[in-house]
Amino acid sequence: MTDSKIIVALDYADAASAQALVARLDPTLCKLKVGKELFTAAGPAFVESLVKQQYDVFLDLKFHDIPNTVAKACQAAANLGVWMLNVHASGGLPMMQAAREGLDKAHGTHAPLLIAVTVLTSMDEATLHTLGVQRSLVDHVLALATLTQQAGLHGVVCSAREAAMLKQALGANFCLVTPGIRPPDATLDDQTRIVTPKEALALGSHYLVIGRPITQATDPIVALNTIIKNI
Ligand SMILES: O=C(O)c1cc(=O)[nH]c(=O)n1[C@@H]1O[C@H](COP(=O)(O)O)[C@@H](O)[C@H]1O
Repeated sequence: MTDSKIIVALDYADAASAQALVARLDPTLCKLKVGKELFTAAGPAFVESLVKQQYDVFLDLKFHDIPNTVAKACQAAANLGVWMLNVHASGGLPMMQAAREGLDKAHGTHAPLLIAVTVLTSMDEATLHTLGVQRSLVDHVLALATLTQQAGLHGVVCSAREAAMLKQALGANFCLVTPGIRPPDATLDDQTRIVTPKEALALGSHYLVIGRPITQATDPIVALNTIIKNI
């Protein structure tokens, strides 16, 4: 367990590529995130190997399905020993409550942190409107985060642009995990609602999820250390 606020997104095509970076990191320096690409390629065994190497692992599979399926998937994820996992808040209150209850039942006080994705950081308001959501993006994030808190989850994934608003509305203990983090000189890639690492923390983010600015850097360790120094 580390108190680092940086979660490095291990978005790699296979276990060997991910492990090559992990071997150069240190569990006191950062936490790690395994998402859909690496999990699909490398499977649960790789997640367990990271846990065995003493890393706090955020398993980012963004479950979104009927309540029973999501509850069972969350239990299976928790069995891997991960520190945090997530679902989509747009799955609704019954789905999120089932996830929470499933984890409580199987793992009690040892259950991982359970958070819900509000609006993906790649999305802007125009894209949201094409999905039939007519309220503003900020109002939609607030509504989904409020629902998440009602369901008893620990926090949400959002952009740091919404962090101050959510902290004010839902309290300082509601965990705000923010991807879409870009150091001042970094490329946008497919993200739209970006914030710099330093600004994200100032706005109230609890954890910064950072992928390509570290993993695609000429030297990922130098990139990570520069970010740590600047925050
Ligand atoms: O749940 C997530 O982690 C997530 C939610 C979100 O809204 N936006 C988002 O980018 N992510 C993840 O965070 C990581 C961001 O990676 P980079 O854009 O490379 O820094 C990716 O692994 C995404 O899957």
